[in-house]
Amino acid sequence: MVLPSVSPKSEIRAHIRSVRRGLPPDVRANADRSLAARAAELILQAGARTVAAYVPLALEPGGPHLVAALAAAAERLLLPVLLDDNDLDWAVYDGHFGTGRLGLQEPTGPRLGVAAVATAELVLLPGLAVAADGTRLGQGGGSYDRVLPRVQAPTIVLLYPGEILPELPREPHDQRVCGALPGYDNAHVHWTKGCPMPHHWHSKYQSASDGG
Ligand SMILES: Nc1nc2c(c(=O)[nH]1)N(C=O)[C@@H](CNc1ccc(C(=O)N[C@@H](CCC(=O)O)C(=O)O)cc1)CN2
Ligand SMILES: Nc1ncnc2c1ncn2[C@@H]1O[C@H](COP(=O)(O)OP(=O)(O)OP(=O)(O)O)[C@@H](O)[C@H]1O
Repeated sequence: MVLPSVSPKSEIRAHIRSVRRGLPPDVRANADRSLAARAAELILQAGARTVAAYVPLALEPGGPHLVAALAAAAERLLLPVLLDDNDLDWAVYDGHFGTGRLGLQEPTGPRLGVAAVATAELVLLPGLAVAADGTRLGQGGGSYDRVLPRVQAPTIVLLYPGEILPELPREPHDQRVCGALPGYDNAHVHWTKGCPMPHHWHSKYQSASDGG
C-alpha cells in the first residue's frame, strides 16, 4: 500500500503497526538479528563509548537480544525511563530491568536526569518510520521531540524493511533524525537530510563492507 503523505500520523501509525504485527516470525527474527549486529558494529566503528538506546517492545525493531548486543559493544549503555510528562530520564544498563509506565522495561539503576542523554556519542532510537528529510514518526508520546534537541551525537532509528519513506507529515515540534537502519542484512545506515552531519561521520559510520 502506498500511503499519501497527507495521511494523518495516526493512520500511518496504524498501518505500520499492522504490517509489523503481520511480519512472519522468521522475517522478524532475521531483521532483529541483523539490526542488533549492525548497531553493535556501528558502536565499535564509531568508537562510541557512551551509547543511548531503548528496550524494544514486542513488535519493535531490534528484538529481545538488542540490549545485550549493544551492552557488549558500548562501555556505557543508557536506557530510557519514561517520566509522567512523557519526557525521558536515563539510567545506565546494569543487566537488570524493572517495569515502568506503559509496561516498558526500564533500567533500575540511579536516574541520571533528562540531560544525561547529552553524554551519548551515539543515540539509537525507536520509531515507526523515517522520511528522507529526517522526519521521524514515533509512538505518539512526543518523548523524542523533547530528547533530540539535547543531543549532539548522530541519531539513528532502527526500522524494519520498508519503513524509510519518501515523506511523512510534519508538525512544528517534530525533530529530525540523522539516519535510519533499515533492518535487512548488512544494511548501511540510510543518512537523511535531517541533521548537519560532520564530514568525519561519513567515514566513521559507513559499513565495514564499504571498505571503511
Ligand atoms: N521500546 C520503546 N521504548 C520507549 C519508547 C518507544 O517508542 N519504544 N518511547 C518513545 O517515545 C518512550 C516511551 N513511549 C511512549 C509511547 C507512547 C506514549 C503515549 O502516550 N502514547 C499515547 C498516544 C498513542 C497514539 O497516538 O497512537 C497513548 O498511548 O495514549 C508515551 C510514551 C520511551 N521508551
Ligand atoms: N518539546 C515538546 N514539549 C512538550 N510536548 C511535546 C513536545 N514535542 C511534542 N510534544 C507533544 O507530544 C505529542 C506527540 O508528538 P508526536 O506525535 O510527534 O510524537 P512522536 O514523535 O511520534 O512520539 P515518540 O517520540 O514518543 O515516539 C504532541 O502532540 C505534543 O503535544
